[in-house]
Amino acid sequence: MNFMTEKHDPSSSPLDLDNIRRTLTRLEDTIIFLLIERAQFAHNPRMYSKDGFADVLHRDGFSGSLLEWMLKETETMHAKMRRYESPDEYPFTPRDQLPAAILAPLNYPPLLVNPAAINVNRDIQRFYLDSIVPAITRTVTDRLGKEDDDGNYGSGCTRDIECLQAISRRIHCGMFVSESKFLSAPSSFIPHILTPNPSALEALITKPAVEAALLVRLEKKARWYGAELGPDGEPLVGDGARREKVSPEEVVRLYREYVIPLTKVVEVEYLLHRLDGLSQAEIDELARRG
Ligand SMILES: C=C(O[C@@H]1C=C(C(=O)O)C=C[C@H]1O)C(=O)O
Repeated sequence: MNFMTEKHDPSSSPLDLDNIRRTLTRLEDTIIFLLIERAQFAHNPRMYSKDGFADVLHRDGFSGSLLEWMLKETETMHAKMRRYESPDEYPFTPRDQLPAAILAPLNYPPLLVNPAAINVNRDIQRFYLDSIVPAITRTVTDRLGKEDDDGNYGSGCTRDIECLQAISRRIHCGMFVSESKFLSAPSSFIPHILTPNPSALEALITKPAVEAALLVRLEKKARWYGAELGPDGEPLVGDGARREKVSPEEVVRLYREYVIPLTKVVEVEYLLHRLDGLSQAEIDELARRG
């Protein structure tokens, strides 16, 4: 399901900024619960090593990690179901390695201009594996008291793929945010696109109050969603309170250090390509809008 069809307010445009922000807010819930699911299993670093399952995967003609193999297999099936024709879905597998859809294309409204140039999934995969998975699986790993491996490779990779796909959708939604902001004041953006000025563009798209409110909301959600409730229905406190659940601090760190900055990278990168292929007359017309 993507926000193209989600009906927050049927009378509003898909590019209405409040509409898009409601989708980003809903994705907070999705990401928190998916992280909690991944945190049930150990780190299992063998899944991320190119040598971890080389013997098995070579027989399948694949050279890479178990996670990369499962990503490609999963995305191959999803591509056949036209998932990556949706303007808010971006594959981790290079598109030229994915098959054509077997279903007829859906007619999405052409809301974005020149989105094809953008895909930050390599950055997402890197920070997720290097910085997030080790942190959220530490409780199980410590409980195991051994080389952070519980053998749950299929479950671990499945949960990882769900987390990666949700985080990717959230970050690439930055393009819709950017298009919405651009259309609300094209003449503010156009000079910094024609003479590329990423810093000026980042200053224009950055909304500190929105970011601050998001982090406060996120901490509260993570504290409640991961809480163990006592017989009275209130969250338990102390050691037994959050068995193998993700700490609110980790969720806030994920957004503060990675999700928000990378969303802004996508917003700026989208703007830098926004006028590609437009004639001077088309640019002048946009500037006249205000
Ligand atoms: C997504 C937006 O753009 C920027 C990025 C934000 C984020 O990633 O949460 C929040 C506010 C802005 O700094 C927005 O304005 O809502």
